[in-house]
Amino acid sequence: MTSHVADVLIPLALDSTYSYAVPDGLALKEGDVVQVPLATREVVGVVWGLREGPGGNFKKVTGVVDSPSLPPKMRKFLDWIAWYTLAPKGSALAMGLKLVDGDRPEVVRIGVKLAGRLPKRMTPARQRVVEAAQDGVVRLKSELAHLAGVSAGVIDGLIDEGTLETVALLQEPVAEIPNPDFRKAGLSDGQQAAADALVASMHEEHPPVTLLEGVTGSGKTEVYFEAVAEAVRQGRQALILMPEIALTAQFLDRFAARFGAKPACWHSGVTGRKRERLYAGIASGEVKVTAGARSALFLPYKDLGLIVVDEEHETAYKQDDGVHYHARDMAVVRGRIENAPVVLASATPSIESRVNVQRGRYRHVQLPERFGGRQMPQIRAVDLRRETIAKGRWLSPALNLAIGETLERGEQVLLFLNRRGYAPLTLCRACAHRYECPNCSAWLVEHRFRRSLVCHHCGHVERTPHACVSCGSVDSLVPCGPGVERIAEEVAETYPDKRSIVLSSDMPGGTERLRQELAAIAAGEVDIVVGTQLVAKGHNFPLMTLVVVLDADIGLTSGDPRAAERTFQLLQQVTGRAGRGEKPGRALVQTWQPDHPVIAALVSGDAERFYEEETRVREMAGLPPFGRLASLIVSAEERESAEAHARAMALVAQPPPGVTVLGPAEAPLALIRGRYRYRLLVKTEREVDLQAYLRDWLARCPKIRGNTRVSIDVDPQSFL
Ligand SMILES: Nc1ncnc2c1ncn2[C@@H]1O[C@H](COP(=O)(O)OP(=O)(O)OP(=O)(O)O)[C@@H](O)[C@H]1O
Ligand SMILES: [Zn+2]
Repeated sequence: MTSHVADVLIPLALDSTYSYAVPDGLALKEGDVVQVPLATREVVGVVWGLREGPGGNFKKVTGVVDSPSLPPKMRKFLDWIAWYTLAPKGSALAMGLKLVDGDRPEVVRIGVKLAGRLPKRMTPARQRVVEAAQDGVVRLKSELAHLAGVSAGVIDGLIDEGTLETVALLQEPVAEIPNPDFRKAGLSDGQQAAADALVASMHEEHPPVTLLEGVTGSGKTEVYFEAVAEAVRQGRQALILMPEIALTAQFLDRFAARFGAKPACWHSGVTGRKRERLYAGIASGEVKVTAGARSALFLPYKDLGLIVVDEEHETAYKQDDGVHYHARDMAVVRGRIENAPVVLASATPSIESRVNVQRGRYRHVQLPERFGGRQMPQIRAVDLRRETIAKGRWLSPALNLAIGETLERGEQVLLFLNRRGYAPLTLCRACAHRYECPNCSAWLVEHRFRRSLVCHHCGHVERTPHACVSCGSVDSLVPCGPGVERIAEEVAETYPDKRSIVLSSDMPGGTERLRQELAAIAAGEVDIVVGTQLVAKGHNFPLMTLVVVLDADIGLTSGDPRAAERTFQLLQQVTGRAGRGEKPGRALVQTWQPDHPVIAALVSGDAERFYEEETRVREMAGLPPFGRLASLIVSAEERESAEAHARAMALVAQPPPGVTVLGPAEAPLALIRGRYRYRLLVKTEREVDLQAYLRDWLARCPKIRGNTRVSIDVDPQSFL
């Protein structure tokens, strides 16, 4: 007997669909979200296929879940990601489905207004409420209490008395509708030409990927806003991906100034019912423009007409757990599937994107100058070999001179050091014991504000001990090297009359406080900012005229093949914070290696030469984008199991021509969260089908036992 069979993909780490019989009378389409029995429980899954077949032995689909069904293009995208990253298909689906959390109750907003009847017993507090409510306006309880200067209890009392009545408030709209013609910025000629090129490309039959490369402060945002406006005019949707969406209040204001409404925001902080309504609004097409973190790529857009990836070179786009994907690259794939143009914006593009331009795969639109005739900052290296710095101090005389001059003129200074905490290493002066994480092969970092030692890899925290845990000596611990907190201490001592602030991602108060502090800096309420990479990117501080890089050499010595590129990008971004307002800016870069190509390129302002040289080095080494890489990390709670499994895998690797398998070797971070790690690195020529080779190899590998795990990272960005 034949009947309808549904092949259902379940959002768990499973690679194939399960077949279920469709009960008579249940109308199902592909993409529908359904409830099905799995072993002893009921789970949610998505109909990946429908067919006729002998369904007699299958369990039945329980029912359809009230959630937007996944459009065909979205399903194609998820299939593609699973194929490319070698993640189980169900794990790819989980990224799109776990977005909704329908279990939370809807928050109903209750308002109150005056009902007329006066309370039997009148008090001064009640009198104030009655007066405040006299205008008949419906207000939230908390608003009315605030207006009358009373506690919420007084309001509740008046509701019980029948003096106030409650009214359910209308829900806020899920997102306002942006108006593409609200207030167009007066673009410079260069900006207009760039915007025109983007808009024209949107009308092509197969819209291209465009690299929008413009120096820091050139106004790339204003330019891609014109493409967003065009997508909205076409009645389609636009997605703007950003590396750190939670901190972009400034961006939202600029968007609202251009479009008369804020975009919908999607990130992990959006929860509950709001999240569900946004998800539904994006599926129905009601939400026109979404700004979001990388997870916004997995929303079921009805008709996506544009994807912008802002700061496309950012490493935050790479997800390094679960499904290892790079949101920039996946945005390009999604754009192709949706037939939507993709704009990659950056002042310091990735080598990958630049090479794609050279190969003719991406278009190139450039903004070589800052907006409004502003100059790029003058950058000078401060050679640490020639400076004398007092012991336990980090600012050289040359820096202090420049800082003093800048403060004298009432301008702002940024001191940049990409190290959180007070000191990266703590040791005992008496016994030389070094404080190390019990779960990771890493030093504990002192955080003096929190009076604790913290592991930056697993989050382990212990109180900074009074006596050495190893030898018992009292007051014997010495901090080695600086973090931003230590620099802030030096700044406070050297410039006691100036207002200074430390900014890093782990300061107490979270995102909200950070947002306020960034606004305070932009408003000129701070003289000296000490910060990590958090302050380096994207922000616009009009009064900042001096940027100081305390240790330009930090990222240069790591074993990462992208070390030079990353350092160049970061330094270019941070020095680009100087001189964005009326006054010209300059930057000083402290280094032990002023002749290093990265530093030389930065100081000379010759980015082109740096990119050419770096691209040549990559090509000679056969590294991405001239070759392909995949990293396989084998981990286990016992070192022996991890090592044995990694060796067993290497034995059956049988790499064909064009493929090299390196290792296994202990990973640079040999222990993380109590798991020992070994790494195998696969390097292939560009034309090799890397995924096919990996699948083939993995099928030959011995079965994984016990707590051993193998994690696969295609196009790895981290080499730790
Ligand atoms: N056409 C314009 N009209 C008015 N102001 C503009 C215009 N274009 C840019 N600006 C202003 O110039 C400043 C820099 O612009 P924007 O932040 O877009 O630069 P960017 O290219 O993104 O720089 P970065 O890469 O450093 O983040 C902002 O304050 C922006 O408001
Ligand atoms: Zn740790």
